[in-house]
Amino acid sequence: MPLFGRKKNDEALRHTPEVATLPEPPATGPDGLRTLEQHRDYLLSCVEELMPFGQHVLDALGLSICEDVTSGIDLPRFDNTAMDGYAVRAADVQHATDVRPVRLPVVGEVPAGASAPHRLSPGTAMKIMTGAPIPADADAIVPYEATDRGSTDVTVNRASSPGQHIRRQGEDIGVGDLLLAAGSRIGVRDVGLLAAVGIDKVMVRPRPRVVVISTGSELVDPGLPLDPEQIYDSNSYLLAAAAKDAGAQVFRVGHVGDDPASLKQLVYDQLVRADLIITTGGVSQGDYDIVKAVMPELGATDFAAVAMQPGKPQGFGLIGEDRTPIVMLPGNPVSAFVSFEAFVRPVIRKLMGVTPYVRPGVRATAAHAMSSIPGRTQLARGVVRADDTGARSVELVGGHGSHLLGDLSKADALVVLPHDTDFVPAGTELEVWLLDQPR
Ligand SMILES: Nc1nc2c(c(=O)[nH]1)N[C@H]1C(S)=C(S)[C@@H](COP(=O)(O)OP(=O)(O)OC[C@H]3O[C@@H](n4cnc5c(N)ncnc54)[C@H](O)[C@@H]3O)O[C@H]1N2
Ligand code: MOO
Repeated sequence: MPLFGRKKNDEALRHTPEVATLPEPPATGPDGLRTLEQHRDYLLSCVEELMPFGQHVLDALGLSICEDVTSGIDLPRFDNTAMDGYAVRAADVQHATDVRPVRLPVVGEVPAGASAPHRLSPGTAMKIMTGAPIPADADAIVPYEATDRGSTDVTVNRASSPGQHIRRQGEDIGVGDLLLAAGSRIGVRDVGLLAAVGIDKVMVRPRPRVVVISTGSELVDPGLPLDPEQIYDSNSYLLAAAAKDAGAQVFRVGHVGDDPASLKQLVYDQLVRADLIITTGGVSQGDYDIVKAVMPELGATDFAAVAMQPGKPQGFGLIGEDRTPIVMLPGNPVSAFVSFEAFVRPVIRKLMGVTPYVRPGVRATAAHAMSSIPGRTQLARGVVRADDTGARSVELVGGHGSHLLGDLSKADALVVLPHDTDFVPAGTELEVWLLDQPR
């Protein structure tokens, strides 16, 4: 199997460059279309998880760990005090009260980070600070608040029982305990735990380096003035944000005009830093749809019509010497976004080794009747609401047009209107993809 991404390992170096080929694409139906699921599974079958490497724990946040991590130490590491106060033998102060306080000589002091100067003899106390190790033969801590805070002698006016305010060695984590299982994703609290047991590096799959390029001579970067026939390049921003949100390290290259030689050179130049390239535009039937024309010169490509709306025209390829995956999305902004959710997010998750690759949808009831295009899976934009019982309902936002970026921004879900229907009555249970979930 090919190794994608950071492939400069021994195995990759032993390979002589080959002419890239793609696995057999899925068969199309009588309408010449393949289904969304077929196309997604095909792309997933063409990419592999990136090679793991040792990463500093803080940089590993959100990444998938490739080893079982066990603890080499106990937490707490040693018996220590939970309170500032005095280490005592509980028996010496078991009858102490306000009326009958107990007076003990203070025979030493243990700050955090130091150990007790000697064992604790009966009838004595040692000053001790939170986190400091318990002196040998002490078995309770009297907090300052139960004393007169004396320095040479201390008056204890509250009884203590054995073990009071002592945090026991290993009561949280023991040597050999499994902290993180291979395959899990490192969260904020995991970073703290790894640091607490002294682990500074872990083997993780890296963030894929994703290069985003938009195509079209009508495009202008935001912030610059527009000629009457020009529009702003929203797609490279939208897709760069989506890829970042999915966990990638993103290089937004911006836009290139409809000139085949410039596009080819630009994509070629980007291969050196890409685990995945995303382009938008130029995959349909137009006279200037150059992506479709140029990419086959750089590797093996597959251009397909997928039975979905929006997002029908789709392209995929393995290009350059390293057979870097490239996903070529349609140019309409909503089509580009929906295609990202359907195909690119799962690919990025696979490169990162984060499962499930395909985020599960949830169920919601149609709040009103919805029309749909038979023979195509429609991914309509919707807003989902949950009632007091947690039951979800969904209503559509705006129309079906794949240029309606304003409506996309108002939506918080994609509503799956099934392939085999042209009408969904109110009350029908539908699958929705929630867009603003923590990843
Ligand atoms: N004769 C046909 N025409 C079209 C078909 C078809 O089947 N037959 N399919 C339509 C569908 S569906 C889609 S989706 C688009 C896809 O076209 P392309 O991928 O070739 O995209 P472009 O033509 O370059 O652009 C389409 C549209 O989107 C705007 N656009 C493009 N890039 C950006 C960007 N970075 N930021 C903002 N907007 C962008 C572009 O100006 C066009 O309006 O093809 C249909 N046509
Ligand atoms: O497939 Mo296009 O993406 O319908 O607008």
